[in-house]
Amino acid sequence: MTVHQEKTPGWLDWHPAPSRPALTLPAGAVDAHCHVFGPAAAFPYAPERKYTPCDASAEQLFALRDHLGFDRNVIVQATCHGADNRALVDALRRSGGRARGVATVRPGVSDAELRELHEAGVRGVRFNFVRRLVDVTPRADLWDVVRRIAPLGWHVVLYFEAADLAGLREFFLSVPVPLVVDHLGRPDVSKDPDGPEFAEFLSFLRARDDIWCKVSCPERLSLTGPAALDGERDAYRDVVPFARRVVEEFPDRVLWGTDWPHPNLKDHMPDDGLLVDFLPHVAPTAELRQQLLVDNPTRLYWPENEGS
Ligand SMILES: O=C(O)/C=C(\CC(=O)C(=O)O)C(=O)O
Repeated sequence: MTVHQEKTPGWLDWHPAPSRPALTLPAGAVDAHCHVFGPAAAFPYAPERKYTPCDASAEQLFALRDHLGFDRNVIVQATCHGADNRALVDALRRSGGRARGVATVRPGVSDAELRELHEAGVRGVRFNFVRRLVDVTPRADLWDVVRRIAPLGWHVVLYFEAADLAGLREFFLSVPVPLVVDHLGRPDVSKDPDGPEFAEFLSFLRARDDIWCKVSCPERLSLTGPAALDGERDAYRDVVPFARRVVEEFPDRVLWGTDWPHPNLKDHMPDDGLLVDFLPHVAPTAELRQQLLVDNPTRLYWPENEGS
């Protein structure tokens, strides 16, 4: 059967020839947020999806990993695959232990499926609250999932818009497993990093010492650029104060990832090599980059390798 899954109109494909970063990454660096999409012929996109991406296979992700100088990946299930984690599991198995995963599961997931996900390398589930990506999931369903995954030692990755944090905070803080926030909690970077909205986000991070934060996606958050293209190593300046604030206050619970293949970007597709070269702006010392790229993701995703 031929699978016809046309890309969403205006879709931007991943950069075909990213530069090699000027920054040499520390040994053991982890790209802690990236995705695999399809290929649709083998792993069709979910009927309930809100967008249809271009394919972005495990082999293509691993080629990028090697090109940029990363050692490992954390692959995050994206909404275009719904709760069908087959493409994710396939990628984890092909990685030879060099990738761990974050899945999407529904409350009815079987014990056998959870066991299979864990054996493949899944260590968390993602709860997505971004309205353009998903329909609302009833709180009771989320609770059921939390109850199922807690005994496995997994965490919950949270994707939400900054404006929605006030309404979600109490629920998040009641979830009894570690939390990982995607993309700085998506701040409006036209606002003051010292203003009340970002203060609310920092206060959320302070509320528990097991809330982690990805300081990723400047290309998605930036309003003024300049884009990480054409040799630009001083990109996305409006995002820097927000990301740097979080890295400096929480150096032992920040993570970073490329977000390859950058779904749903509208105005440009960054050069992934230049995105890596953005890192010294948010983590200016080698010590901070060692924590951000190696120590922290190893502790969360490969605790058995910590210190080795
Ligand atoms: O790549 C990301 O993290 C962000 C996405 C896509 C996504 O999260 C999903 O489909 O699950 C976005 O903002 O469109």
